[in-house]
Amino acid sequence: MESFVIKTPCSSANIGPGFDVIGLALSVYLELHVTIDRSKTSSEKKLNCTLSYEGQGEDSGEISLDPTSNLLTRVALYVLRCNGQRCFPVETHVHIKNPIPLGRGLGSSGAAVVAGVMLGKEIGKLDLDIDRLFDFCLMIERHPDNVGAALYGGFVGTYLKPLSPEDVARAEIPLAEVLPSPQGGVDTGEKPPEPPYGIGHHIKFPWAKEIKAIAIIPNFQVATAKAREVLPKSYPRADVVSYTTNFKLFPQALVYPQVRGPIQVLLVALTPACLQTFNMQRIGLLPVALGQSPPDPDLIYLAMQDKLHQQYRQALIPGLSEITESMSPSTQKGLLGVCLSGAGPTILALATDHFDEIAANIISKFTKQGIDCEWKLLEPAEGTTVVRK
Ligand SMILES: Nc1ncnc2c1ncn2[C@@H]1O[C@H](COP(=O)(O)OP(=O)(O)O)[C@@H](O)[C@H]1O
Ligand SMILES: N[C@@H](CCOP(=O)(O)O)C(=O)O
Repeated sequence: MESFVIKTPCSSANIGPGFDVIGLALSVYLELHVTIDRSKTSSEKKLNCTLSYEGQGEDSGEISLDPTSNLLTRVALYVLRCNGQRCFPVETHVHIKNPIPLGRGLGSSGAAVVAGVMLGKEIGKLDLDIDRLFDFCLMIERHPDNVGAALYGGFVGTYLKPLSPEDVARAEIPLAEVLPSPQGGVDTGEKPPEPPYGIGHHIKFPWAKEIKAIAIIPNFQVATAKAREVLPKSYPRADVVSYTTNFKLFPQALVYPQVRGPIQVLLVALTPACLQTFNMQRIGLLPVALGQSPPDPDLIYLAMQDKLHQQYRQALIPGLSEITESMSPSTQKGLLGVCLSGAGPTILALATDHFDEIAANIISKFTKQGIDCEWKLLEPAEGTTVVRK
């Protein structure tokens, strides 16, 4: 009997300004316990595979145990079929242990996609390196932040390579044509579209050892697809870049503190306008600010603000703006910064200590909206691993 365990972390995407770019793997793990009886030669089972499940959504039956419908097994089958294998090996059993809350902004679907791609590689005994696995992940989950963090681990920046027009066409093929059809659709024997090579890339950022992540998880779901529909197609310039004149003047106030009189008054007067400038400046700061030891709370707080996604998602997450706007390192001991985790509704607070108080404060704001929460203290996690028994 062959057996192995695939372990994939959850993730928090965006971390404020890094919309669709930055991801952080965190210490809650999806596990697939896989057994294959390679001595058997035939099977009555659909696709030769059976599934069992424990964990989040277990009671509601949200996760299908039919291998033709389950996200994990459809992803694995996609990888297998791209490599000339139509089914799972005879007598494959996958027991899924999933403590990652579903639809809460902690990358449950990203983890399922990464674990599914790894499952395809392992059961098919395929010679695919980790970067090629990333290509497969990106054919399915099209924003790279969650899958990048879940696959590679740690605190990552992800980016997509410019593709040739033919490769763009392949990478933009609707998901329905990539993944095998659900509910036992007839196997036409057709090969699915293979991912172009090198779709996505990542870079690991440093993470200061003092920084922990508090995840406050409300008891309702926001589907990521729905939370993407509320985002605008274009943004006001000031939400993305700075006003040039103010940006030039503001640093002089810092560099030349000896400036006195009317000039200083002018600089100070311009400062609030400069602070309206947004994501480009903050995303430049964020990876440096979170890597510095000891952490600088004011810098991290500033670096974690966003204008590209959070404000638009308020309508789906009661209390969000109050939480992100009312807490800062000066009012809350131990706090470094606070943001929406992924597409929400989970709130991610980064902190060095006073974790209980910070969580209680955020929970109290959700309570005012009639929303119950649980919370977890998490650490950056390693990427996906496979352990053979
Ligand atoms: N372990 C899993 N196995 C199968 N499907 C999963 C698993 N985890 C998540 N999913 C699917 O992903 C959906 C949630 O994805 P999404 O809306 O992107 O939220 P998030 O990724 O923030 O949790 C679930 O409703 C379910 O359909
Ligand atoms: N960048 C994406 C991240 C979605 O993360 P999830 O954990 O909510 O699936 C977005 O903000 O839409």
